[in-house]
Amino acid sequence: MLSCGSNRLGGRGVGEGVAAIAQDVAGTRDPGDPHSPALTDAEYALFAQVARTRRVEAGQYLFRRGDLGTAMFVIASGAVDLDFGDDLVGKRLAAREFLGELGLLIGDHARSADATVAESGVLLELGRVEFDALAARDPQLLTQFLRRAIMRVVFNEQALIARLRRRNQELQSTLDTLRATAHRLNQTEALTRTDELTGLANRRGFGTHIEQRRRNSTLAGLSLILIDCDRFKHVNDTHGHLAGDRVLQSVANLLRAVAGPEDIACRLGGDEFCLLVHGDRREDLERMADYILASARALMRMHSNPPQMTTLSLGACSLGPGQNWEHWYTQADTALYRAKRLGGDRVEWQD
Ligand SMILES: Nc1nc2c(ncn2[C@@H]2O[C@H](COP(=O)(O)OP(=O)(O)OP(=O)(O)O)[C@@H](O)[C@H]2O)c(=O)[nH]1
Repeated sequence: MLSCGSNRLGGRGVGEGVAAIAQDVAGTRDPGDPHSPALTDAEYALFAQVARTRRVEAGQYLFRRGDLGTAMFVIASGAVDLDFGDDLVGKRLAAREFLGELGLLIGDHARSADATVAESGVLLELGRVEFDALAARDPQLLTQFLRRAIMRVVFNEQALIARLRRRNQELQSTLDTLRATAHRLNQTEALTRTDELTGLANRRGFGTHIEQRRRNSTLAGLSLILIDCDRFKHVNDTHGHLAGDRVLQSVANLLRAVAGPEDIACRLGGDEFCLLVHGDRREDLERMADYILASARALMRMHSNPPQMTTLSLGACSLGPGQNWEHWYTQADTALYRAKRLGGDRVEWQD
C-alpha cells in the first residue's frame, strides 16, 4: 500500500532523507521533488476542493504515536511538529506539506509519530470519503501524488536502513572496545593476584581464594602447609640476588608440580610459600610433605654452584571447622617455627 508522512519507516524518514534535510537547511521545498513532503500547486488545489478544513491551535495534539488513524492532513497555514520518539530526528512541517497519509491509505494505521500543532493555522483533513472524491475528480493527478508518496516512502526507508546500519556498526565497534577494555581489566586484575617472579598466586590472590571458599563454605576438609627456604639469605649473600630468585622459582615449580587440580600454591612473600591442599588425611599429607622435602634435597645436591634449591622447612595443619584463617595460619606457623628450630629440612604438624 501507499504511504508517506507518518508511515512507520517512511514517517521517520521524513526527518531524515538527505534531500529533505538539505531543503530544510535552505528553507525551501520544491514540490516537484519526489522526496518533497509538499503538494504541488495542482495537487493542493485539488485537495483543497474536497477536504474538510479544520482550525488548529498551537500546542494541540493532532494524534499520538500508536493512535489508529484513518485521515491525512495537509497544512494550509501554520506548522505541525512530528516527534518520532526514541532518539530519531523530529520534523516540522509547514504550509502545503502533508502528514498522516498512511492512516488514510491503509486505514486504521497506527501513527508512528506524535503530531503537535506548532503554529496555529488551518489544516485540510481528508478521510475515506474525500479520498474517493479526489479519485473521481482527477485520477491522473491523484496517481501522480500517490506515485510521489511511494517514492518518498522508499527513499526514506532506504535512508533509515542506512542510518540503522551505520548505528549498528557504531554499536558493534563500541561493544568491541568495551570487550577489549573488560579483557584488559581482567588481565590487570589477574596480575594483581599473581606473584611476578614465580607466577604463583601472591598473598592477595591467596586471600581472595580463601575468601571465596569461606563464602561457599568449602574450607572444611582442607590442609595448610607453610613452606620456608632454609638459610636462603645465605644464597643471596653468597651467589647474588639472581641466584636467590632462581631458587625461589624452583620452589614454586616444585609446589606447582605437587599441587593437585584443586590445590592452590602461593608465594606469601620473601622465601615463604604455602600450599592449600584438598584433603586432611594425615598419611596423604605426610606423603606429599616428604616428597617436597626429598625433591628439594635432591635438587640441592644436583646443583650447588650456584644452588638451584635450599632445603625446606614445612609447618602443616588441617583446617578444622568453625575456625578462621588467622587461626589456621598461626597453627601452621607455629609448626613451621618448630621445624626451623629443629634445624630445618623437615615437616612439623600442629593440630
Ligand atoms: N633473591 C631474592 N631474595 C629475596 C626476595 N624476597 C626476599 N628476599 C630475601 O630473602 C631473605 C629471607 O631471609 P630470612 O627470612 O632471614 O630467611 P633465611 O635466610 O632463609 O633464614 P631461615 O628461614 O631462618 O633459614 C632476605 O634476605 C630477603 O632480602 C626475592 O624476591 N628475591
